[in-house]
Parts: sequence; C-alpha cells; structure tokens
Amino acid sequence: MPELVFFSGTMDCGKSTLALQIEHNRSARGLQGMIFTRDDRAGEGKLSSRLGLVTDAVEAAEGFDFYAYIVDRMSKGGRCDYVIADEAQFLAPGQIDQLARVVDDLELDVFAFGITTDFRSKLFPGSQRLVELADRVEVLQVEALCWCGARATHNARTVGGRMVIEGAQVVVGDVNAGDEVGYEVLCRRHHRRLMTAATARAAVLSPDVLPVAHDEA
Ligand SMILES: Nc1ncnc2c1ncn2[C@@H]1O[C@H](COP(=O)(O)OP(=O)(O)O)[C@@H](O)[C@H]1O
Ligand SMILES: Cc1cn([C@H]2C[C@H](O)[C@@H](COP(=O)(O)O)O2)c(=O)[nH]c1=O
Repeated sequence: MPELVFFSGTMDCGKSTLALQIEHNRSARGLQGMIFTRDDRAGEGKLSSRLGLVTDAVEAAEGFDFYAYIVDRMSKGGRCDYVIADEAQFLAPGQIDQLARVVDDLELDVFAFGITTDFRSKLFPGSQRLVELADRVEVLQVEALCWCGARATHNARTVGGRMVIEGAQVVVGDVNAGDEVGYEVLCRRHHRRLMTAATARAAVLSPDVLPVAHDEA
C-alpha cells in the first residue's frame, strides 16, 4: 500500500540527507521520483544537505498545487513512481491534503521531511497537518544533541547571539552559521530556560559562579 510518511526531527538531524538517500536508492533501481522543496537554504529549486549533497527540486511555493502538478505531468507522459517533499513544515495544510490525495488517488508513496515545531515550540501548520494525516511519522534515528549532551528535541532561534521567543514563524536560516538570525538545537530543559551554548558558557565564566578566591584586604 502506498503511504504518506512524515520524517520529522529537529533542525540538523539529517532529514534532507535521508531524503537524498531515499532518492538515490530508488533511482538506482530505475524508479523515477518527483522532488519538491520550499525555501531551502541553498536557494530556489534546490534540496540540499549539510553533508554537501544537493539536487534539483521543484519549488513548491505558496499556492502551488501538488496534486494538479503531478496529474498534469503524468498526463503529458511524465513518469512519477514516488514523491519527496522537503522542508514540509513550510507547506500550507491544504498542500499536505494534496499530498495525501496523491497517495490515495494516484497510489504513489509520498515521503515528507520537516521539523515539527518552530522556535517557540509551536507546531508549524504544515507539520500539524502531516501529523494528522500521515500513515506513519518517523522520528529520525541520528539524534541531534543539546550542548549539555542530552538529546536535542527543540529548535531555538537566536538574534545577535541571544535566544528569542518572539518573531515571525518563518525565517530561513542555519545552525552554526554565525548569521544575525541563527538557530541552535536544545533539549527541552534548556529550551525552557532559554539557555543556549553561549549562555551556558557565559554563566560558567561569570565571576558569580567561579570559585575565585577574593582578597581579604
Ligand atoms: N562535517 C560533517 N561531517 C559529518 N557529518 C556531518 C557534517 N556536517 C553535517 N553532518 C551531519 O549532517 C546532519 C545534518 O544533515 P541535514 O540533512 O542537512 O539535516 P536536516 O535536513 O535535518 O536539517 C548532521 O546532524 C550531521 O549528522
Ligand atoms: C525553528 C525554525 C526554523 N525555521 C527554518 C530555518 C531553516 O531554514 C528551516 C529548517 O531547515 P532544516 O533543514 O531542518 O535545518 O526552517 C523557521 O523558519 N522557523 C523556525 O522557527
């Protein structure tokens, strides 16, 4: 039975790498997929992994209709054996419904990849719809780690190096990039305490917590 599968995890846990591996393994066996993405860091119409691999993809912008696009391509003789959709958190709920229809009516496997929650730990609407509709939700096995060594389960946004909890839901960016707006993955405890690696380092270096011997004079 064809399936709608949602591969989810934090940022930087290997979702795009897995998407590229699935694409590689299937195309190596003569299958032909359609690859979609939205707002990848590498630019429009690209699906990229931090391991350096990148492939062309169809940019599924706002208003893009997956079902109509795939039906149109197939009716013109195009082949489609499976569908990959990366950065699926950015898709509108209606677009996720279209992907479910691709599974049910066109009988194609659809593999969607995305982060579940934003920097405020709130569900992205596209991810919420995927959780509601997917046949399976797969949490990636390669765990991203918080600076404390615990499993990272949350995405933090930093602006000018400081963790923020207000702002637009969508701001394309990266971890460890040194940009004005950046991201860092954290465990829940440290996300709740707004404690990034930099904040933790600063706390350790603070004279308030260092066991410094003060002059008695
Ligand atoms: N220099 C590196 N050497 C080995 N693995 C790396 C390197 N850089 C990134 N990775 C791996 O790639 C993962 C990120 O892959 P990517 O597919 O870009 O993540 P996602 O799409 O989930 O944000 C990291 O968690 C790490 O496992
Ligand atoms: C947490 C969070 C992330 N984003 C953006 C930042 C990146 O461009 C993508 C995630 O890509 P990845 O391949 O999973 O690293 O999402 C955002 O717009 N808003 C957020 O709250």
